[in-house]
Amino acid sequence: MTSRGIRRKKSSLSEVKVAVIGAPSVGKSALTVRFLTKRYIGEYDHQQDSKYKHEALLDGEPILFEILDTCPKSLDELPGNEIAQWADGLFLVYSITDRESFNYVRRAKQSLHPDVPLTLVGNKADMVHLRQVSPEEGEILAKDFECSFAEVAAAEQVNQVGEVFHELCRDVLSLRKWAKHSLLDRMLGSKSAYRVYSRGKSDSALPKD
Ligand SMILES: Nc1nc2c(ncn2[C@@H]2O[C@H](COP(=O)(O)OP(=O)(O)OP(=O)(O)O)[C@@H](O)[C@H]2O)c(=O)[nH]1
Repeated sequence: MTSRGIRRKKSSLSEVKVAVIGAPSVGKSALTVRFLTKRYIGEYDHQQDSKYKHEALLDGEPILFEILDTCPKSLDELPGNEIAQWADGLFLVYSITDRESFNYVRRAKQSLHPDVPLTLVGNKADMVHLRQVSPEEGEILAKDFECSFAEVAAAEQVNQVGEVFHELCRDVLSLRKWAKHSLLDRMLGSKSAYRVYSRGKSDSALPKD
């Protein structure tokens, strides 16, 4: 109780699970560590998937991020479906300097059939002189995936990388809010309802507070 006898409502922690998917060496760990610590670690020796927990305030709301930084050994190793089932949101990361990594995210998306919010991320945007994938190609693929798109440079950007994580988290929370109000959610479950949600998003199907 406060001194005026009014009990303040404690805001509960929302948990958001995010998986970072992409071909080897596109900068998945660099992006994850940039978000978690604001630091850039150039060489990150990483032999298996890593999971991190991180508490942060998003738009005044406390969020517990759980981040899965995946670690495929080769371009032939696509993420398993258990990742899409575990995650509330996915980053599909490629390097703008590596055409093969762009093809990898296309294959990863096809193999996963994710029913959760996605963000397509073109990393290493500081290396424009070595660019193999244009921003327009990224935008077209994101349209095809019906998801958000950003080019970033984990090596140089702190705020932009943070904002990309925050935007995906906002999408996850919007979906939850929508699903709570949705009859479809009760009928189909929140992940299947997402398909319908993402199509109807542009028709402003979101409920107001
Ligand atoms: N120039 C530049 N290099 C980057 C950037 N992000 C990562 N790198 C470099 O790319 C290499 C691979 O980065 P990682 O973060 O280990 O990539 P990863 O996708 O986690 O790699 P795996 O764990 O092997 O799948 C490292 O040498 C990084 O320093 C970036 O934004 N710009």
